[in-house]
Amino acid sequence: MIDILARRELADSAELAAGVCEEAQSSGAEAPEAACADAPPEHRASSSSAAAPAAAAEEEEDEDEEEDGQLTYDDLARRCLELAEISPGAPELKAGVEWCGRLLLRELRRATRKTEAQDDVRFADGAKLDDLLLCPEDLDGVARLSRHAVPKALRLEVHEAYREGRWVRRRQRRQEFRKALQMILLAKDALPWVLLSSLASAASASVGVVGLHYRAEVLAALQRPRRVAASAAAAAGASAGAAAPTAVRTAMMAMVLVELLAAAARALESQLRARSQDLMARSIQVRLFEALVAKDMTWWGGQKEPWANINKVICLPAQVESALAAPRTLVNRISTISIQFALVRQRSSRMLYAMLLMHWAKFGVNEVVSRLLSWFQRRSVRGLVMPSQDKFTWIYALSPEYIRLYQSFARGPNEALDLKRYLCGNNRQQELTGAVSSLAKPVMAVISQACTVVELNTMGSLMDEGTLDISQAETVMQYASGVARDSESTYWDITAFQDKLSPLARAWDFVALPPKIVLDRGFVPEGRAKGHFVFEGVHFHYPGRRSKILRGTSFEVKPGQVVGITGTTGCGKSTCLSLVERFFDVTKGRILLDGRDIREYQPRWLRSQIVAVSQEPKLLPLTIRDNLVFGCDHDPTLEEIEQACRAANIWDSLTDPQKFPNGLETQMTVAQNVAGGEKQRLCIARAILANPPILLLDEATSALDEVSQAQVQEALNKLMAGRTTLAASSAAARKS
Ligand SMILES: Nc1ncnc2c1ncn2[C@@H]1O[C@H](COP(=O)(O)OP(=O)(O)OP(=O)(O)O)[C@@H](O)[C@H]1O
Repeated sequence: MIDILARRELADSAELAAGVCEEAQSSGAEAPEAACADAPPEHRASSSSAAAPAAAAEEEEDEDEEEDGQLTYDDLARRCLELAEISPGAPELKAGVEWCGRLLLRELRRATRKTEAQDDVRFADGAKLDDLLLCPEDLDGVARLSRHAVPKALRLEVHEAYREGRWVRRRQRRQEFRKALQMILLAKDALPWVLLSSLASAASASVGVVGLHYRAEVLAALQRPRRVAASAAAAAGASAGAAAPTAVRTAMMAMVLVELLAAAARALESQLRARSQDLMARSIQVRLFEALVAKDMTWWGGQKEPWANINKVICLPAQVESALAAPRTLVNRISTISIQFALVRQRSSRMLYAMLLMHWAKFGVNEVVSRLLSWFQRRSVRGLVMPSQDKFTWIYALSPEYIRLYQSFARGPNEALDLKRYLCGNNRQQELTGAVSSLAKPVMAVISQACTVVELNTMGSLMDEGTLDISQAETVMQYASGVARDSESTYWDITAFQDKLSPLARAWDFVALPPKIVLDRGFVPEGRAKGHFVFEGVHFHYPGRRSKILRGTSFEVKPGQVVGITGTTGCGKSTCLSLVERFFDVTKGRILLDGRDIREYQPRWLRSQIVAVSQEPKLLPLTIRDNLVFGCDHDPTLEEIEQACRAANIWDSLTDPQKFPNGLETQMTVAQNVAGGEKQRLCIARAILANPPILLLDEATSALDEVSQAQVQEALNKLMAGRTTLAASSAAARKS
């Protein structure tokens, strides 16, 4: 028996008719209670008059929220540039350019505020702000091509917002070190190993450097007797075959000993390093995974590429390794530089300083040239309409999913043109930037050659003075350029250190930013929920959207009742069920369960009391058994599984070897031709095994043919027995 008793609550986009369908329980056949028939009048009142100022306040609050489908600076600038290409100076462009400025100002301010507040993961890494910080220059290009200037006051405001944004980003970069450190500190059990491996690394680097010194000593010892013998032979005319002095042997022994020690230290260090990295990466990976799994639906709704999150977890060990390697490399480099520095200074400090000066001068000039280059490149592509992939249709033309669509609409030639436009747009930018960089190459080559000439000249003048012979001069030059090269690499290492820490700092953002709905915080009652729901003047709109889905919806569901929510497509039926599970929180009003606001309960407990069966059966690519026991808090026996499957009318299908060759142990991916109705009944069996007191059915039978509907309905009837059930269905609305 379906009894539509609901009121109509107008939402922005559609209307929700919350039809309360009461059905006598399969055996009990109780009459519908009056309390269920209508909501208290005060709740209805609140949905109209009292809601108005609050709604206005909410709208104001959301004024700065990003809204899907809202016009962005990027879109408008693109449109203006397209128009400017066809008709430069068109009068419409004046307003277009001004609006570009306003949109950019709004987006810059919002991104700056959110990046600074660090409470929104979409902005926390600063990437969005970084993109926007490139736009003011771009805005000038739009204005130039459109032949209309941005109003002066607005330009000043954009400039101010740009400066503020840059300042926030600079400050945020400084905080990355702290965040990465906090992330590393999460892996407390790995820290002693990290300390040990760092000590071993420092020891191995020091021994390595000492080895360098002894190698130089051996060379010096080898050269000394030859020189002495050669001068003696020249003086006395005697043979130069003097016996190897003991100093050479001693130096050689010392060198071998030190090399052996260095090898042992390196072996120990690599073992300790592997262990410490393994432990640290694992703990951090697990923490990141836990944080991501616990994120709320608002956060997940903002994720454009879910696979990117899996990659974040998987790539973390490499990022930890790279971050931990950075200080170690730095220590090693500093030790090497010091010893080379000392060795060269012993021979010729002039050579050393000349090399250092030259190297750094070359480096400085290269830096200036490359900065100029990127400035020229930016200028050369300013105002270029860059193709963005989402504006083209050829992208999908070769995917098997859409190929029939493309062929049936004979889109081949159009898509070829589309691709040509895209390639032209892309090539234009590459041509311009390529032309600028090809100009810079000869400049760099001239600088490098000039430095080589000065180096050789210094070496020549040292030899002329008789300070060094050719082989000594060459060795000293090698060491000196080693010092210069290593000191430059150290500079780059220090600059790159920040980038190496960034992924860890980002991971910290994910871990540290608490979800809006914290899963394990709140009241946990003893025993199971009774299932008494009351919707009291519930208002709701999705985060980032302005259109209200629910406006003061009120109804009551007594324990054990079956209540149907009906209405047109998109009116908010599924949303009501999401609110019950607390995937989102109501924006106003409240939902009570057994007399308490559901926000007071621990969400983990609340969700353990509820099972939802939706229109689209959700089964994992695991075995049938694993899918069936997915929601159980204990390991059910085979008899229990069989009972649940029989109640869900799926047991006979499971024993069909054609479909499920290994019965319960069949992998879902291997099961052949499993119909939608069968999958739905597997979900029902899963719900029966989980045995929750509350059931949410979201169009559970609407995607099925009549035969399957009857089978699934029979299974549902058994599942609903004794449970409070909220069932969303637009079919009931259509029938009524
Ligand atoms: N996660 C979400 N974020 C933003 N908007 C959403 C989200 N989910 C649903 N909506 C929007 O909310 C409105 C109500 O959606 P809902 O799924 O609750 O409607 P419904 O009545 O269950 O429709 P149907 O009968 O088609 O399932 C729709 O306009 C939908 O586009």
